[in-house]
Amino acid sequence: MGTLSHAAIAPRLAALHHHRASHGLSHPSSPSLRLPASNGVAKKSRVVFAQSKSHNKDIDFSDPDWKSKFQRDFERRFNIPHITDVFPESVPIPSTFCLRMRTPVIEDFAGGYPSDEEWHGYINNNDRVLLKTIYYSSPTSAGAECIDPNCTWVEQWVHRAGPREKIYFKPEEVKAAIVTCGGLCPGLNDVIRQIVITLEIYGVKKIVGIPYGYRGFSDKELAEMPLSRKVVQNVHLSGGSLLGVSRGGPSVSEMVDSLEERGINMLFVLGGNGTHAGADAIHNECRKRRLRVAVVGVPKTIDNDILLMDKTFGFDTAVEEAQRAISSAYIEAHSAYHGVGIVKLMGRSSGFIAMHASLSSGQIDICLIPEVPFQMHGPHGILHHLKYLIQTKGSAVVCVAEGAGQNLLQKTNATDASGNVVFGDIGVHIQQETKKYFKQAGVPVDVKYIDPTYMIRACRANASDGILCAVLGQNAVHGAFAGYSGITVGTCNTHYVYLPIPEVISHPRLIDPNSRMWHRCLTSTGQPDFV
Ligand SMILES: Nc1ncnc2c1ncn2[C@@H]1O[C@H](COP(=O)(O)OP(=O)(O)OP(=O)(O)O)[C@@H](O)[C@H]1O
Ligand SMILES: O=P(O)(O)OC[C@H]1O[C@](O)(CO)[C@@H](O)[C@@H]1O
Ligand SMILES: [Mg+2]
Repeated sequence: MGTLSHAAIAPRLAALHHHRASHGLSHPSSPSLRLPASNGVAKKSRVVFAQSKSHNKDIDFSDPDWKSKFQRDFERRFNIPHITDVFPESVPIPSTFCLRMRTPVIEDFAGGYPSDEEWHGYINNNDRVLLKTIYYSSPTSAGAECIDPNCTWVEQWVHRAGPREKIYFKPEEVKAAIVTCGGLCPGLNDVIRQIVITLEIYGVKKIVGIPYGYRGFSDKELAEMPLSRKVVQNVHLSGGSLLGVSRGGPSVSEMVDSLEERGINMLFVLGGNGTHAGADAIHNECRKRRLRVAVVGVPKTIDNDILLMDKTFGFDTAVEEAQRAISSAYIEAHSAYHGVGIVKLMGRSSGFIAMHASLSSGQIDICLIPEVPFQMHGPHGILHHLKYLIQTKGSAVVCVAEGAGQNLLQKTNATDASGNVVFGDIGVHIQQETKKYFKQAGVPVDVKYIDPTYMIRACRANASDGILCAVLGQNAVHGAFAGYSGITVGTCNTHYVYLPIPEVISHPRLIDPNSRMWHRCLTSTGQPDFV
């Protein structure tokens, strides 16, 4: 999914940058999103430029060497930081993660570390995964993500995730910590569980959970939670986070002080954009202080708004759970005389849950997402279309993402503890406006509003998310043992990869209104443009 050619994202990006600035942080290598020119080719052919668009502005495409220069720059940006960048003298040891024989947890390292010397089932450090797999024959191809105006093929490779043959931490010297931040998301416990299990397989004995997000680093009342396979064995059977979550919290330097005090040298951070900004800052602070610490993120966002990844864990479960709410709204609306059902789903900046839930349910007449502006009133407004639906079908169902249509609501300027803007309730607004409109028109309607957001978020992961969590959790541990830090794990084109944190958090991933997927959703709902 490319960056948006849509002016609507500018305020959200400004908010994000403001938010980051308020934490005293900047990401030097993070691009600030630049919107494609609103004239010429970009507009006419609806070209969507790749995520790296802002890196492309300085490229001289008349230079015959531009492509190799671009690729060199790409390689530099997607290079994953390694412990040897700061400690070049570090000597790796053979991996204690055995691929062939399942040795029990290692008790004694005196006799050396066991390794698979003959069978190379490990991931080679030079293995790469192709980030983009479509060759667009023209910039006018649907959803084309282009680097240059001719949309030529440019290979972009990222690092493959998985266990390495050589590791940079001796398991008996590791104290690993796990922290979960931000909002809840189905699958958090599955990831915690897999991290703990994998650490133990490497031979790590000291594993702790930091309670209630980053807050747990500074709040002296909150004791760290010892973790083991025994503790986490069944945690994935329920939703939420075994460790607790929170927003807000201490400064980066306080957190690194706390890491030092506790002797933590592997930190696994589960969270969204904000949490990852924190993780990257911790990683940089550790480097500055010359601490030999591996900081590895696992992207947690039910909204699915992390750049470059096929999807994030919890998203599938959210879409599946949303079906229940949509189905109820449909039944209510369908059974009532002139029934209108409204379902609000999560999605602060991006409407992925709403779009996918609408598409999969087949019961939605109007899907509203933050990326696509709409009007309530007027001949092209939602209400006019609702009237048409009531007249022609007798009922209608609306699915709205929480971040949609915020321009229609009164701003409060309130923010949560992490600095995220607190949104007005767009679902309530649509409900009220619908009632008013039909009353004025003298048409009776029965409006039912369902807000299942927290019910969806508190669910346990479904089977496909369970697998995703398992792979991500395991890969996070492999990445840390391999000596990487300041990275996060994800899936690109079905393969598992390590990405440098700044590249995935420069802005939230958004739905491209010109993408095939959004058009598929519109095809399914049959809704017109509401502007
Ligand atoms: N730019 C930043 N730098 C350092 N820490 C940050 C930054 N932004 C947020 N944080 C910290 O990260 C934690 C989580 O942030 P936030 O509440 O925004 O959730 P998130 O990780 O984005 O997840 P969600 O998807 O649930 O919003 C908070 O403790 C917050 O203080
Ligand atoms: O009410 P809370 O816990 O702050 O979380 C709400 C936010 O969390 C998210 O699900 C992101 O995790 C957003 O979609 C939503 O705005
Ligand atoms: Mg966030």
